[in-house]
Amino acid sequence: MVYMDQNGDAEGNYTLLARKPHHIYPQQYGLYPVGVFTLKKNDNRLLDLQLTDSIEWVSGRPPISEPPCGFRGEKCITHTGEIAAGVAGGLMLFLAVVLLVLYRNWRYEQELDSLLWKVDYRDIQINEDQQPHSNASLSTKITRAIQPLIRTSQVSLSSNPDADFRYSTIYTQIGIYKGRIFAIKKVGKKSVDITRDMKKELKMMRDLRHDNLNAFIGACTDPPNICVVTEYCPRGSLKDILENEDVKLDNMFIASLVGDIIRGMTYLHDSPVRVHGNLKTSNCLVDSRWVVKLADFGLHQFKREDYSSSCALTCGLLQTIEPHQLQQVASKCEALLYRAPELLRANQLDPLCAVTGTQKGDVYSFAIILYELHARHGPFGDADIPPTEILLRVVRPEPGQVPFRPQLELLENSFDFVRDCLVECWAENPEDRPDFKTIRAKLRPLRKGMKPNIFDNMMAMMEKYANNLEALVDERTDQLVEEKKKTEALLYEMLPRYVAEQLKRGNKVEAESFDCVTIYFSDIVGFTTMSAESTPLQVVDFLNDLYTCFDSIIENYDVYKVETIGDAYMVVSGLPIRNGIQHAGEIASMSLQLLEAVKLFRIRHRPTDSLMLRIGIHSGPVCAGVVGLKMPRYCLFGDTVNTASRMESSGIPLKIHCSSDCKALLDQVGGYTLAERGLVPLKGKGEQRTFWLLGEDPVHRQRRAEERARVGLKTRTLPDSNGYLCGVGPRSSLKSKSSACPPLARCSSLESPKRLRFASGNLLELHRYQRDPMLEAIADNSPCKKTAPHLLDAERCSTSCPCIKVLPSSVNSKNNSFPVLFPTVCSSAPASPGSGSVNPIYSTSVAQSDEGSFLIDELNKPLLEVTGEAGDVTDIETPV
Ligand SMILES: Nc1nc2c(ncn2[C@@H]2O[C@H](COP(=O)(O)OP(=O)(O)OP(=O)(O)O)[C@@H](O)[C@H]2O)c(=O)[nH]1
Ligand SMILES: [Mg+2]
Repeated sequence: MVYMDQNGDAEGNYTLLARKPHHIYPQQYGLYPVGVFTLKKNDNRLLDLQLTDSIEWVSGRPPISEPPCGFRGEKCITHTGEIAAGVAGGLMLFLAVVLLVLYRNWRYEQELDSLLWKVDYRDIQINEDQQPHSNASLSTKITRAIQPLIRTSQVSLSSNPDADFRYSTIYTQIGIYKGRIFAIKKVGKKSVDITRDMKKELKMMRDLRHDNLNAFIGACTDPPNICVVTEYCPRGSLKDILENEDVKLDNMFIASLVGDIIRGMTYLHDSPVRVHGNLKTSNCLVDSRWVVKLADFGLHQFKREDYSSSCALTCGLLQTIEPHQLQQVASKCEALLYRAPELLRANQLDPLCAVTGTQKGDVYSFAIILYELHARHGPFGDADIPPTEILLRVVRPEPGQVPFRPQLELLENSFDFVRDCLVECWAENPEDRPDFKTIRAKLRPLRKGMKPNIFDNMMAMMEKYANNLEALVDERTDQLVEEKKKTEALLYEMLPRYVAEQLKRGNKVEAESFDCVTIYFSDIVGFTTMSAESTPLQVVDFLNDLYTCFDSIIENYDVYKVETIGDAYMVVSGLPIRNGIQHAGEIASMSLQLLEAVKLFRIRHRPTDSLMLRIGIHSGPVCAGVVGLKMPRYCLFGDTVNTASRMESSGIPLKIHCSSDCKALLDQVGGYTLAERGLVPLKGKGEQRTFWLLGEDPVHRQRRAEERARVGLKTRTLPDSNGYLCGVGPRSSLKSKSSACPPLARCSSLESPKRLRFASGNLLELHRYQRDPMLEAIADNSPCKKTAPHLLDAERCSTSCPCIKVLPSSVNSKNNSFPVLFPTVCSSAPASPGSGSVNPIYSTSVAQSDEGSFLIDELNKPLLEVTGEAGDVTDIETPV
């Protein structure tokens, strides 16, 4: 049935049918109306259900309008898979982590057990003679114990061209390991028991790598070679650099060095090592690029005994030290000057506790280094206090007083922020000290002006260093040239110049014979007696005075002093440059002048005594050459030398005994007065006619003096090739041979017929005249003898030689030929005729007597060293 509304619209007539059992056949079901839908009055849209019967639902309740998970399952999204996967993943991750940890532990244990740090001592090539630059040493394996450390801080500029060794390579013990050079530092332990802790420590050290840390390579633990192998820094330590005055450090250098230390320390403090504990300048090594590398940190276990023994020794001592012991431990305490006061105190109580140190302690040490870098006067400046005293003051501050620290006055020229930073860093209370990051910030202005690029900085530093080196090399070269000049001058004094030149070139010096030369011998009668009554020092002084006097006189003649032996004096003229027959005149005039000078000579310690000079001269042929390899001497050979000596020994005091050969030459030269002595028996030569040389004609003398002065003046005003000015005296044959003018005149030794012997119980050597057929005289060249400035100092050089005292005023005198050398008053005292006596200390005779002569040269040095037992009276030939 369909209802129509007033509009004609059909209204729905809906009935609800439900399954219900048939009312007759309950087993059968059919659809029966159970409800109707009626339109609501107020709501014309929705129908209202009015149930007329119950509905027998199949499952006892109406079916749900929507599946529980929605029609598309959207209401039932499940995470089971994910959760399961997550759980599984988590488990796996956990497992992986566990495995990783286990693996790492296993690896760690493996690494610990594999002892990667272990170095076999036999693999290290240690240079036997600490000369690593010798190539041979590189190939030589040395298995012996490490040699003691050699410190040659001052040789940092070695001349070795090898770049690696340009700077001293021997600051510390080094060795070659796996083809590279490393520093080998011995540990003062007899044996090492490698514990697990030690293994860990060594491994940790090996793993630590930073540009500013000195790399630990390994350690040898095989007794007795227990040592640590570390990177080698060719420039040594900061200590070496600071001690080397040749290395100038400007602000840029300092900033760079300080920056390196701070970087290294910052890294170290953040690393497992945590502290350095031994920060000091000797542990701030500098590599070839001027980069500081901190060394000697860590390894506390490994070095324990080593450290503790030294610390206990020094720090323990501080407690009980007595003032008089301060000096003894001073050196050991120097290293402790960098240690913070609280650590020093802790060290006193327990030497081991301070070994590890603290970070704040490191800051204190840094402050001392910073101070030293700026002041360059050691860790505590130039305070004149021994290190032990400093340590005591640091450890025991006066109550109410400012703790003892380096003097800041030395840093007047440094930046304020540096001083402020120092004060903070060495604060007494460790907590008040900043850490390294703060220090870095505080010192940042120090780097102002430095190039941001580290390479540029390095180049700039290298450039500065090179400039510094250049200046240094110049300075050293000048010193070398100066020293060379001195050496050469000395050589030219000892040998004739041309002989010296030949020897310098390594050439053999050929012996040369001279047809005629004149030789002078003199001896002082009574020297033996006088020596016996004087002390050796008085004798030495006396001889020095005497020879100074003689030397100043002979400088004015063309002669060459061959030798002095005790009181005997030997001069030659006519060699090595020949001068015709002038040699006889030169020797004769010189003899006369010497005789006059001796008459005025005063013996310092016996002012009332006079010297009795006995002179002999003779002319004849000689042969001259160099004999020997060590201390080569220019020697004269020939019977002429012997005869000249005989002339002297057979003469009488204050007389010039002249041979007939010499007289013949003097007659040719002219102007000399001689008197015949008659026939005189000369030992080994039979009877000879001899003469006394009495004087020289004043006119001739004047002429000759002027001639000498003229030649001397000419020589003096003309500098020689070496730039020396030659002396005022006439140019001798030797002088003309060489133009150099050495400052000193020096005798050489003599191969004389005199023999040496020891006198029993006496300190000094004696020699005795012997009748040997050959005489050898060794000549020095004294090529251009001039008035040595030191001779003008009368008080210093001679207290008794009159000629020296008035020499300066006489140089250009024309009126008096020898005003300088012969003051008018002759105050000589008669000589004591004691020539024949034998003296236990010195003997003076040079003839047949038993007297000998004290061998000494002008430098107061025995010319001949004779070894033998005191008490022996042994004749010893004078060495050639
Ligand atoms: N060139 C160079 N020199 C080194 C090296 N290690 C040490 N030195 C030098 O050896 C000196 C002494 O060093 P060490 O033996 O470590 O002694 P120390 O530093 O005074 O004292 P500790 O470190 O406390 O034992 C240093 O001042 C350096 O001159 C290095 O690796 N290279
Ligand atoms: Mg060190």
